[in-house]
Amino acid sequence: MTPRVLVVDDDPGLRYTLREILSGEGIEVEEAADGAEALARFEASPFPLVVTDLRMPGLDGLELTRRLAARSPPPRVVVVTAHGSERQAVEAMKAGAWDYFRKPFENDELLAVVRRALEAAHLVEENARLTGALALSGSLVFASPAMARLAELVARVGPRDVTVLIEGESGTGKERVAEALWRASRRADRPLVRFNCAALSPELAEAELFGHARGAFTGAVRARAGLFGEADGGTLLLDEIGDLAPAAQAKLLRVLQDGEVRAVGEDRARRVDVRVLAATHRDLRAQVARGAFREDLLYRLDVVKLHLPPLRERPEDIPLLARHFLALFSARFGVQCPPPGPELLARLAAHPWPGNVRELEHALESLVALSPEGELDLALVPAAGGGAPAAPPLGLKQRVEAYERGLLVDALREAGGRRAEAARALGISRVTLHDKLRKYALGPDGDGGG
Ligand SMILES: Nc1ncnc2c1ncn2[C@@H]1O[C@H](COP(=O)(O)OP(=O)(O)OP(=O)(O)O)[C@@H](O)[C@H]1O
Repeated sequence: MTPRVLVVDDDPGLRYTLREILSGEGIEVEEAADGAEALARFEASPFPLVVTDLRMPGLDGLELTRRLAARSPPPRVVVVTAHGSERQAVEAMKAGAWDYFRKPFENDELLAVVRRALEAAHLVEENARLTGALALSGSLVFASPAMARLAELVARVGPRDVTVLIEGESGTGKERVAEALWRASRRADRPLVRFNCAALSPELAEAELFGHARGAFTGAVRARAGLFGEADGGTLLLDEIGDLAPAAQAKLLRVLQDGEVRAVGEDRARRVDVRVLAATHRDLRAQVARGAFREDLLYRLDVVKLHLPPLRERPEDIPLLARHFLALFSARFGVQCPPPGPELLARLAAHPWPGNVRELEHALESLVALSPEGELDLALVPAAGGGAPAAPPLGLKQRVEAYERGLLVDALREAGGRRAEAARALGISRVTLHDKLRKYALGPDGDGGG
């Protein structure tokens, strides 16, 4: 795909110069003489990158930046500022510009900014494409036959209003599957309410789920409808259902059988219309055998059972998941990283992933956060058989630096990649930030500002 840039300037001479430089690099350039024309062109066909002058008659560069930043998805905007107008550049960054460079500029300087912006835009686009494809396939990334069968089941039972029990080890994607079911359902416009049955004491869990009357127990100053009330008309995901206490199990059975909820301390029951999805990493049959889970409740929940295989049983999914998480985190951190190469994939394939997809997700998040810009440092990847990444022991200086680098990455992420904003959040000047980004190879050289 040829990268495209829209160049906006009222000065035909400068437009010509920009076109010459950029098209010499194989970038397709279109021109607009002012903000209004730029918006019209953008309307006709969106560009990933807009390079605009600030001072123009009519709709100026600042207003154009603001309007483009409000688009979904927003293009990257790089502004051209006159020498000595630092304040304007800051204004433009606040309005949503991605970066700026000053006139007069060196060709290399301009190209570095444009390339960086195009690459970032490409990653975001790639990510949006991936997520778009996900939405279609029910937000699941997979390549294995086992997951393909599961995705088919999700698509089939999603729209039917049945209770679904989702089983699988921790981190295999049970919640993700629940979301896919909900999205495929006729209740997708109503909320998906989540509750972790293991998170609260039995009494609180019961009150939280089914609601309580005023004064039902100490601290119950007001009556509450409970999550079944909140989810009325929608979907309720009961995570860790195997940890639900016996009294709550009995109440849940009644909701599933009769569609009726009785709040704690209340005599009368209310009717609710809630689709229940339940997830567990436990073997509920074994729980029943031990007397810890009601058999009649298991039958009610188990109308449709979806089993998520552990990641080690579906290695075909690893490369695709790796690509997905690399795109996700590099876009989120505003850094560039190459696609996973054969060596990285071999390492990922050799690890047993006891924490399943969640562990893989975290491993790739650290990899993107800690690798030098534009690279993937394979030493950060978990070694085969081992749990922890094979990072060498670090001295105090390296540890402090790793910490500082992490803070910078976080600040940049929070600021959506906008450096002026990140500098402000960190309480340092843009110059200091610039130096630090360079030190940690986070911000490429040739940054137009200082
Ligand atoms: N097939 C998949 N495609 C994309 N992302 C996935 C997939 N499976 C899992 N994930 C991601 O992995 C992480 C763990 O998944 P999730 O929380 O759904 O697991 P879980 O089985 O519910 O875990 P737990 O039992 O610990 O609650 C999430 O961030 C989720 O988005």
